[in-house]
Amino acid sequence: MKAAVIMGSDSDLPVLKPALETLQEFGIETEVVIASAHRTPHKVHEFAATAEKRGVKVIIAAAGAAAHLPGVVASFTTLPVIGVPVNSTSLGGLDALLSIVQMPSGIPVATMAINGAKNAAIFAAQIIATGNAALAAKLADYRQKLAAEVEQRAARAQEKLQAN
Ligand SMILES: Nc1c(C(=O)O)ncn1[C@@H]1O[C@H](COP(=O)(O)O)[C@@H](O)[C@H]1O
Repeated sequence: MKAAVIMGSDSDLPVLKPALETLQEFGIETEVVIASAHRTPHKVHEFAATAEKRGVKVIIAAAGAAAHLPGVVASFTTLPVIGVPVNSTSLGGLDALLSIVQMPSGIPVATMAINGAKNAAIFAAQIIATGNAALAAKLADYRQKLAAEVEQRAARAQEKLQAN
C-alpha cells in the first residue's frame, strides 16, 4: 500500500502538506519527490517509468504555472495520476488548472481543485482501498466523522439563530 507525491518545485511543498498529512493519517506509505518536467525531465521519466515496480499504486502530481508535470508523469505510466494545480503565479492557479485538466484523449489525469491537495490524498486512498478492506474501513470511518462534524456545526448554527 504505497502512494507517491511528486511536485514541480520545493516551493509547492506548503500546498502539498495537507496531502502528506492525510496520507499519513490513513497509514499509507508515501514517496515524496521534487522533480520538474521542464527542469529535470530525466528524473521525472525515471520516477514515473519505475513507480509501478517500486510498488506505488497511485501518483499525486502537483505543479503550478504551466503545469506539464502531471501529464508528463501520466505519459510514462498506466498507474492512476491525480493532478493538483498549485496557485503559484499571478494567474492564481487557473493557469495550472487548465494545463492539467485538458489532457488529450487517451492519457487522463484526474484533476483536483486549485490547491486541492487534501482531496487528492483522499482520492488516492479511495483508489488504494478498492483492493484493501482495512483502508476501505478507515475511509468509511472518516466519512462518519465528517458527517458528525457537519451535524454538530449545524446544531450550533441553529442555536445561534434561535438566540437572535
Ligand atoms: N509546472 C512546473 C513544472 C513542470 O510542469 O514540470 N516544474 C516546475 N513547475 C512549477 O513552477 C512553479 C514555480 O517554481 P519555482 O518556485 O521553483 O520557480 C511551481 O509551482 C512549480 O510547480
